Amino acid sequence: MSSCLEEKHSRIFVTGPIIVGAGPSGLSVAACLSNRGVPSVILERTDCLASLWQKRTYDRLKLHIPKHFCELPLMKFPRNFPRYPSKQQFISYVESYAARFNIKPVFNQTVEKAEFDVASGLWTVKTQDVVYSSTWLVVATGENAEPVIPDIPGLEKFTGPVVHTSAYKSGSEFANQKVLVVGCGNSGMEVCLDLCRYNALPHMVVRNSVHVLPRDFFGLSSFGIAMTLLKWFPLKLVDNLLLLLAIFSLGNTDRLGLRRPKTGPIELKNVTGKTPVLDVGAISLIQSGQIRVTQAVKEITKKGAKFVNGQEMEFDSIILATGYKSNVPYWLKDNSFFTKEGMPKTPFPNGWKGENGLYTVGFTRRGLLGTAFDAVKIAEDITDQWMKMNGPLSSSNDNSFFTKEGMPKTPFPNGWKGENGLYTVGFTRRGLLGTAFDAVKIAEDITDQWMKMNGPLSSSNVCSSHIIHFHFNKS
Ligand SMILES: Cc1cc2nc3c(=O)[nH]c(=O)nc-3n(C[C@H](O)[C@H](O)[C@H](O)COP(=O)(O)OP(=O)(O)OC[C@H]3O[C@@H](n4cnc5c(N)ncnc54)[C@H](O)[C@@H]3O)c2cc1C
Ligand SMILES: NC(=O)C1=CN([C@@H]2O[C@H](COP(=O)(O)OP(=O)(O)OC[C@H]3O[C@@H](n4cnc5c(N)ncnc54)[C@H](OP(=O)(O)O)[C@@H]3O)[C@@H](O)[C@H]2O)C=CC1
Ligand SMILES: O=C(O)C(=O)Cc1c[nH]c2ccccc12
Repeated sequence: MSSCLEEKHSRIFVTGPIIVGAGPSGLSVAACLSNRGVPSVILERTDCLASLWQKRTYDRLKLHIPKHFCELPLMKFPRNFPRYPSKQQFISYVESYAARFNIKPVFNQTVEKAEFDVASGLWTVKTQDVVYSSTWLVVATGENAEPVIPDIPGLEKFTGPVVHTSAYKSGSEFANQKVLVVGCGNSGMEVCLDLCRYNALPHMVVRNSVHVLPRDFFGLSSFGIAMTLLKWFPLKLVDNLLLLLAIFSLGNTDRLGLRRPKTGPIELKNVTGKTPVLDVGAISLIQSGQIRVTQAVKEITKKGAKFVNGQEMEFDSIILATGYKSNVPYWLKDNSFFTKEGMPKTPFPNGWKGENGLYTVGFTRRGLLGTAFDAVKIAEDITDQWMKMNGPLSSSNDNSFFTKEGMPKTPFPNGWKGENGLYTVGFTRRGLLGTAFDAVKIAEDITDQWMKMNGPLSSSNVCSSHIIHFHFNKS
């Protein structure tokens, strides 16, 4: 915590919350706070907004649940967007969202360590070149922060390219190749589909059971149907209806090597986070043999793979569609709120608030719908505390404390203190005597607040030359 020990780091005190991550979740919290007049600072490791969408997804990606389930709080998608917006459309929506709420993250700041300092009651958040501190920390680094690279024996021996889906852009790089795709979630299925467009021959590894549902059913989205039914019927019944609908539209997927789990699709998503595949065409290509389904891999060889059934095959490239993981355990220290996998221990809808001013957004296993829910809750909660500390806010920047002639409206001896941390000294019409009076009062008042926020001071732990105060406009 001591600034003097972090010699190369400057210190920044943030008056509002520190939000880690400028994806849809971090931006949603900042927007809801800004809407209530509370400033915040977003720290983002990359140089752009929604970096998962901009840098780590393939070109042909579209949202696979209808747009109104993917809206961020306070701003709808443009009316002319299709039901399933493309990746580019989603990115442009996120960019307009940030512009609308005047959100300007601090880019290229990777949070390497964050911890709560009991003595000061503040969170200390360290990036590669700054130590930020604040009363509140909002974790918005996402469920998909890092790729999962599986520990398959021999993987390092393979002589061809090995690419995780987070680095896959398009099948053009794999045209006419025989490709091993490890994993059969939404990424695995959609990458196989994309590879087929470039005349590649994908072999998709299915080591376990998987739920596949049609994305649409008679012009309605399966996800939308499920959400509507869940308003009236119990989860198990809705899951059974979804399965009937899947069999009706896709046939028996068991015969294709895609066994279904015993637990229904929505229940499985809620309990384990495993997303059902929403089919956009891969199943018909499996039926026609353009995508081959294989058993689990036993080991990777120099030129290909050996499977658990003893079969051996050569491949030109390997694509790992093996999913993602949270990175919270790498940087959030001594925290009992998260599991060792970096997910909140308390399940949805109560996982958004921890202790000592800690919040999490977007760890609900419910996609952007979960993000919107968390963000609204967090902004309400922080705003309540902010109001107690700073008084009610006015949305305009006008200051009602001064007359239009620039003198405090409140006469001496009470004109030294305004609202929201505003003070005046030397406007008493009593010369230096008035100045001395104001100065003593102001120093007492600010010191009281400082002590509450930073704990008792000793001259040894204050490096005032390293402290930069961030105070954002509240609009
Ligand atoms: C291919 C794909 C498609 C998806 N499609 C949908 C969909 O159609 N509908 C849906 O609801 N959900 C979908 N999702 C789920 C996805 O999680 C959400 O869409 C959304 O991106 C979540 O937003 P987030 O802000 O929580 O996380 P992210 O979008 O991952 O944003 C987190 C941000 O935090 C930054 N960050 C991470 N660690 C640090 C650090 N230590 N310091 C500073 N910054 C850091 C990252 O760079 C990133 O910008 C999809 C996910 C994937 C992978
Ligand atoms: N259009 C869209 O909107 C899309 C959305 N997404 C979303 O992104 C998120 C991530 O999806 P995705 O990238 O598919 O990841 P998932 O976690 O959903 O799937 C990972 C897959 O990899 C398999 N796997 C993991 N490790 C191994 C291994 N060692 N050997 C063999 N198989 C392995 C898993 O199998 P097992 O079950 O056996 O562990 C599973 O089939 C999801 O929420 C998904 O819905 C993704 C793509 C498109
Ligand atoms: O695409 C994703 O990753 C999502 O999390 C969206 C989503 C949230 N809940 C679901 C249930 C079934 C399929 C997709 C989702």
